[in-house]
Amino acid sequence: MFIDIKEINKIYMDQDQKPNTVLKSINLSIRKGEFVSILGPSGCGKSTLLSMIAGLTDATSGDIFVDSKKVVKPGKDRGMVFQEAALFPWLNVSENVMFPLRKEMSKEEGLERARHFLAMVQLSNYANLYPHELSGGMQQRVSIARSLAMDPAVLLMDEPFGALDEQTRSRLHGQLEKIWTDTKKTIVFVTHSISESIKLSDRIIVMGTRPGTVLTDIKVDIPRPREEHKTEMAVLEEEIMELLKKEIDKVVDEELAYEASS
Ligand SMILES: Nc1ncnc2c1ncn2[C@@H]1O[C@H](COP(=O)(O)OP(=O)(O)OP(=O)(O)O)[C@@H](O)[C@H]1O
Repeated sequence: MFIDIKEINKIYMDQDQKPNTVLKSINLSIRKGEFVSILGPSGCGKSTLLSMIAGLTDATSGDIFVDSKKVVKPGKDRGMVFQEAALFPWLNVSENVMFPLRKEMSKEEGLERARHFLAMVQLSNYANLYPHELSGGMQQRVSIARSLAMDPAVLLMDEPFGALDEQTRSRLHGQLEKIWTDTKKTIVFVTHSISESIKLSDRIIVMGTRPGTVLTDIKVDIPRPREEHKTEMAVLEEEIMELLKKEIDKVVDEELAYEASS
């Protein structure tokens, strides 16, 4: 498999210096070119897992392999997009996209590459503007273009549209799907939105919490464009909602029991 996650465990120390098992025995395999969402309630360890694939966080035990190479640190084969675009305010749009490439190619080549990827996210006309002159959705598209410009095999996206309004989010879903089809990247997409995961993914990894485990691995067989199959989407949404409700109830019950005993 292209991404292999093997027996990953992660223990953090909590504020009382007690061990907190955040991820327990996570095993996952992702095919090249697959669009996989990781869905789960807040705190189940989605971002921690993504950050481990990126090489930004170490596992307590277990290994992750990308294209048969063990992940030990961040690499150019894995691009990351966060919820906040984190652009450099003193650089214009093109310069932001070119920034990670500055040591690898001439300015002209960098500009050409920026132009190509800005066209892909439909921002060709905004290349000379500065981040503060863009909307949140546009900033996020610049951040996607910046990741794509490095030509990573894997795009790791941590709630990339979480801070955007519903309409912008919906438009960006369409753009992301097109980018994925055109570039054939492998995408691992973290979200807590059930509908977003159904709309975009080939597979949805539903995580449970305390500790974070894989509850189910759902293959989404609904044909694309998914908007044309609203009934099937609603049925799957209901099914996943039921699964997650149990997880959320579990956390609330635990918290109430803790409150009552203290
Ligand atoms: N650096 C850290 N030190 C200690 N605990 C941490 C650290 N990072 C995350 N945690 C804890 O690990 C758990 C999982 O966090 P994580 O951010 O991975 O979850 P998540 O599913 O992405 O949540 P959300 O959807 O709210 O972003 C949480 O309980 C969090 O408090």
